[in-house]
Amino acid sequence: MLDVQNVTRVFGDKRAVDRVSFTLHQPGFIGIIGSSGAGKSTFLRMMNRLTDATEGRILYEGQDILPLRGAAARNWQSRCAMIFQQFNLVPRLDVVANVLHGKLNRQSTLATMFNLWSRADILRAIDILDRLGIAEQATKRAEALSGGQQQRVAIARALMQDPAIILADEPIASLDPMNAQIVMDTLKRINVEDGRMVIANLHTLDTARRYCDRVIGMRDGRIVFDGTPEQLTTGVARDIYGADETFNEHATSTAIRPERAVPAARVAVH
Ligand SMILES: Nc1ncnc2c1ncn2[C@@H]1O[C@H](COP(=O)(O)OP(=O)(O)OP(=O)(O)O)[C@@H](O)[C@H]1O
Repeated sequence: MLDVQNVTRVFGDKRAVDRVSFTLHQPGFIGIIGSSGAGKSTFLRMMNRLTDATEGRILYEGQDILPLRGAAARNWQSRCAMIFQQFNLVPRLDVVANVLHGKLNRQSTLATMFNLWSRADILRAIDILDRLGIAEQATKRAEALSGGQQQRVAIARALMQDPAIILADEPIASLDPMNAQIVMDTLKRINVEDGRMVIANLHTLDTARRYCDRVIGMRDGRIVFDGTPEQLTTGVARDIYGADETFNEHATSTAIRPERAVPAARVAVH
């Protein structure tokens, strides 16, 4: 269903993404890991057509999405929703309005300008918020919510597009461990219950192991690991991150450790 062939992005003399290829036959939960600058965000941005590729093809159900322009590119973007580390909500708008913005690609400009949402759309937005456990926040301004709640609003906005794929660029990097878990559980439910493919850039190994069916490791723009969470041993992780034997993967953990009062450090291998 998704066939990525030799996708490359060059910035000046830097090959940010270098001949990346992989195939997904099922709408699984895929994690992409790698140290800072490995090319993870650039790859997701190419998939979502926010960044142009220099070379390669991304076939989704047989169609190459990389040459799409204008309305066709926007149509692809609504099939392939993206969420970001910083949530990218409109802070002063209320939660429901933010969720309804997920329909922007499919709504006329005039209707959007005057916030003319149909009753059916508003009810659907509230239903999605309810499913994600935040319906009671619907009338609040987005900026009044906690980070974890804001990320769930961003997921609700993505679901409003009814996407086949959700791309998540470090979705929990700004969250405390408790909220990180709620957001990851939400993404997993959407994957399992709805059959939507999730591809997430993740900065912690324990998260990749716990939630993903398949993990792709990137280093210097290239795929250096592609396997199951079980195959992602400490030694493999050390290679992906280009770390030496002092590499301590517990330092990359987001786990909630009840026996410890202080949450573990979020990032150590960036
Ligand atoms: N617009 C750009 N112009 C020039 N270089 C860029 C641009 N975007 C990314 N790069 C470079 O491409 C490389 C890959 O960056 P990218 O953001 O994709 O990495 P990443 O793995 O997502 O890192 P991080 O975890 O820090 O977000 C880096 O060397 C980065 O500096």
